[in-house]
Amino acid sequence: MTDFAATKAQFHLPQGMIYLDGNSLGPLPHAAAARVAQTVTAEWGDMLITAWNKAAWMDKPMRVGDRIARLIGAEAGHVVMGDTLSIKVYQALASCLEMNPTRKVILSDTGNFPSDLYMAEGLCRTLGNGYTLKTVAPEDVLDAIDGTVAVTMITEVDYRTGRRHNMAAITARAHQHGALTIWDLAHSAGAFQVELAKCNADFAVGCSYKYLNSGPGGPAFIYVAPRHADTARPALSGWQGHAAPFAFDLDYRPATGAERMRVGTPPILQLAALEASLDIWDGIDMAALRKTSLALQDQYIAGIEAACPSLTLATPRNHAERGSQVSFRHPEGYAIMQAMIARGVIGDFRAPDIIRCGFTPLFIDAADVDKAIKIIADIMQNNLWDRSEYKTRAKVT
Ligand SMILES: Cc1ncc(COP(=O)(O)O)c(C=O)c1O
Ligand SMILES: Nc1c(O)cccc1C(=O)C[C@H](N)C(=O)O
Repeated sequence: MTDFAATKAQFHLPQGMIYLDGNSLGPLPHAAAARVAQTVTAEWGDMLITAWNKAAWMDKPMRVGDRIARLIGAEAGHVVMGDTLSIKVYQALASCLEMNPTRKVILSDTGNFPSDLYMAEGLCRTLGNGYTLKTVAPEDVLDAIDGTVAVTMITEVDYRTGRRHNMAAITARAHQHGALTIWDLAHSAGAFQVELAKCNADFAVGCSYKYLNSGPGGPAFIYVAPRHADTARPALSGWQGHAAPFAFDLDYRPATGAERMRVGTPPILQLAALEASLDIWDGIDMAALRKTSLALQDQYIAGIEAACPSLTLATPRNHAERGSQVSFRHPEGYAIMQAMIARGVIGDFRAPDIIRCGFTPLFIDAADVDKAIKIIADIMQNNLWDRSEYKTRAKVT
């Protein structure tokens, strides 16, 4: 059984802060600061360019991908790190459309993170020729899959409501109708055990700076199912995805497997931070993580519903339909979140009315949730959010 008190001690958590936003930007593992410092001085500083070989920098995107593979139920050798998630969404989409050339429809849902939709629209515009993005309500995705769909592009856990799609059912239906599947695991990887191979997923993408704590701007990952790994053609065919980058051929020849989805130079310092975080993740029993996450969520839901009747639960009550975050709605959600932040309870607001908190057992425990509930109850019962300074929107919410 994982000792979560021990994992909590491995993070830098500012005194007096209850950080319920590890679902958006994970906190700093103490070891990550040390690992980055070591990479800067002992590798970049002392080895300079020889570190690409001596410190095996060049292999890091695949090596780190393998460590994430365990958390997402992927086969070893089929996950690679690099770029931002938006870029990885674009790459996966472009490959899928090319692999299913008689279809023109990308199917997604209105709960998807806008960047995914923007990337799809941009790709359709570039391709022209009738390619379109179709979005339906999240509950209607399954029924909307038909013989016109080339690929489904679904974020498994809705960034606002925390509603979780049924990956197995959607993937099975997509395959029955001849469509490919792309799963965005931004709000899944590190939130609970994902089962990509068992669900027969085709492609998946996700980020490392949320539950996986790689720090702001940490690289994304992409998964390509083994059956597609040597046929999917990378649209962003950069030299690092070439079979022999240092042959400097004038013609592009993709590397074997997921490695072909590399584009350019890997972000070594961010990968060093991620490796330190993954040392913590390596010891985590994912079943224990899920059990604890659900217990914390249930504690929070019960406490808030009992003390704050004006807040409406936006997250499904059914455990199977949830990720690791809980959202409540209130028309003054922005001001309420600012009042919470002023009292040291950090979550975030998502327009138009969502008060979102993430439950991350690696560093949040029942005592933290209890304190957060008491603070939110005080804010709501005494209208402490009703101050002009809490109503002015900041650039980043
Ligand atoms: C579901 C989802 N997709 C895409 C993104 C965009 O990621 P990035 O900024 O790394 O491109 C995010 C978060 O910002 C996200 O939550
Ligand atoms: N990536 C972010 C950023 O660069 C700044 C602020 C927030 C983010 C986020 O990750 C937002 C996040 N995807 C969300 O679910 O809202």
